[in-house]
Amino acid sequence: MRVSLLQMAVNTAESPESRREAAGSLVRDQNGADLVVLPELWPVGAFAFESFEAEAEPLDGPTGQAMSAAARDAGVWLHGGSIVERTAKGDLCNTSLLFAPDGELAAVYRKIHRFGFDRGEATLMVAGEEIVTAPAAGTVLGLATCYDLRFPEVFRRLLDAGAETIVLPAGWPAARGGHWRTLAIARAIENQAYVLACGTAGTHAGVEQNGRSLIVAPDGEVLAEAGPGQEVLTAELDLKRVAAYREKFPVHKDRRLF
Ligand SMILES: NC(=O)CCC(=O)C(=O)O
Repeated sequence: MRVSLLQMAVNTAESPESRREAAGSLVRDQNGADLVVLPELWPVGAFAFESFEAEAEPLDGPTGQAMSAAARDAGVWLHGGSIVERTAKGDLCNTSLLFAPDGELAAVYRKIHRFGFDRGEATLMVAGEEIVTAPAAGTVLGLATCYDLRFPEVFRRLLDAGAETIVLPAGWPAARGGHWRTLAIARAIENQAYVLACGTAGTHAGVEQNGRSLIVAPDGEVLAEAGPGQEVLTAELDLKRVAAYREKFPVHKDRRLF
């Protein structure tokens, strides 16, 4: 399976409409990829809290429609990163959208752990409550978002639900780049799963983004790693490697639930 992680720069001086066009064009460029991944909240900026309300949209809003069309045009599975979703109840959620190659919406994941403690996402958004996996591109994807990376129990639930490849869009700050790398590799090793961690580049709302997206194999080998700027990170994944490694080194058989 060929994967492309689109580590976009988020510059809040640029309009969301212009970023949607740029993202659509990057997706359409990924000819021959099986799965394409965008980062967290790229239409708005993960730290541009003051824009969340104004830029909130339903699942079939401007970003959903643009990503559906881009997936269809490119003929790829597209994890469209996340949007500020305005739900039917009027709440805001940090919501990831997965599109099939025919443009159909195949899965929706609402971020379970909201970042910000007593401000930002944590106060403006409602937490998701559902673990989400989806068969796609010959693997089973497990969906998680950014700050979720710090909560291993989410990934263990994804493993138990059958995930083989974990997709993690993020808007991770450069200030904690060391945590990003260590935790992404740890989640791959402990769950013996591929981890596709796609961050943003650039600086927005005064927060320098880490970039440095990662593609990690089930044994923790880093297959590809981006730099700090805008970049497309690609790798060829051998999907048999997950089952083969789980069989060769069957640590999950020794799990004790107490
Ligand atoms: N957007 C986020 O979830 C940021 C998470 C973060 O900064 C951290 O975990 O550190």
